[in-house]
Amino acid sequence: MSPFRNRSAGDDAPPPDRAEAAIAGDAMLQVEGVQHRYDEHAVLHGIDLVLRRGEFAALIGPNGSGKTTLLHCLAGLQRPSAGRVRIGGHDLARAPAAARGLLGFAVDPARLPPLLSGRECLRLFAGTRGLREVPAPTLALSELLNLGPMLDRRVGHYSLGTRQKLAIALGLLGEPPLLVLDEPLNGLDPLSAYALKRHLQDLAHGRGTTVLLATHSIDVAERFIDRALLLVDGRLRRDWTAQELVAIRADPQRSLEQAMVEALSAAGEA
Ligand SMILES: Nc1ncnc2c1ncn2[C@@H]1O[C@H](COP(=O)(O)OP(=O)(O)OP(=O)(O)O)[C@@H](O)[C@H]1O
Repeated sequence: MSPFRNRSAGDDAPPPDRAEAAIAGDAMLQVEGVQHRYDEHAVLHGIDLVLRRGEFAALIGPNGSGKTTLLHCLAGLQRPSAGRVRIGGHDLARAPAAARGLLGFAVDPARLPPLLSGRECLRLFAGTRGLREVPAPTLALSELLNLGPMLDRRVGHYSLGTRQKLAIALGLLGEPPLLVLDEPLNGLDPLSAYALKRHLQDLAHGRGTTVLLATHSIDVAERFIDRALLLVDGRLRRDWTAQELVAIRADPQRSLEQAMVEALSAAGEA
């Protein structure tokens, strides 16, 4: 059973006013005015974003635009220089345990412990989620990604793609209602990548999981998601809604890739 089922959103958050409550009702992620700087280098310049339950969104943008930094701010790995992040109504700065308890974040595969086996990592992580065993959906996902045969080997002997699969299985363990994934398709073979894309889509549309995925894979953005967010130089420059994406997909003369290039050149001229 998921550890998240019986949590009520916002139980430690200040009482919201009516307008806020209307948004908070199905808002899983709320980002308000988030800024971030590394020393003197300002990277995020005031990000505002709401993701609702069941939305599958891609964060796209040029190298160095701040995607990873933003995801780290959402996961609590970086503290924003300004602004606020709320997950399921819980303020990440004021109620970090409650907020992060609703979040699944796939760690950098390079940071996985090399001396443990994949199964030991899954067991350890299940423990941190308050689970006595590795949940059946996690083992099913491992099989889907063809990770199962590798689970009893040491992580230090894994290929890059196999580490990536383990990081994803760990991030999704316990069926958290919000998933934040940074380039999860990196290093995955085509069959595993397709299986993961379908799996994320099923989680979003079948279980109401909110998924935010940073990617350079225009294929994901073109075919699988409900929303595309374009980050350029630390600012969200374009937000394509589900309706806009449906219209782009239906028109053989248009593509998200072309729309992205146009938005990038408009941002360059602004
Ligand atoms: N730890 C750090 N210290 C200083 N500067 C950093 C650090 N991490 C990232 N940066 C800088 O912040 C900016 C944004 O980097 P970030 O990794 O967030 O971009 P990105 O959009 O994820 O890039 P990519 O698509 O190449 O992965 C870059 O200019 C980068 O050099």
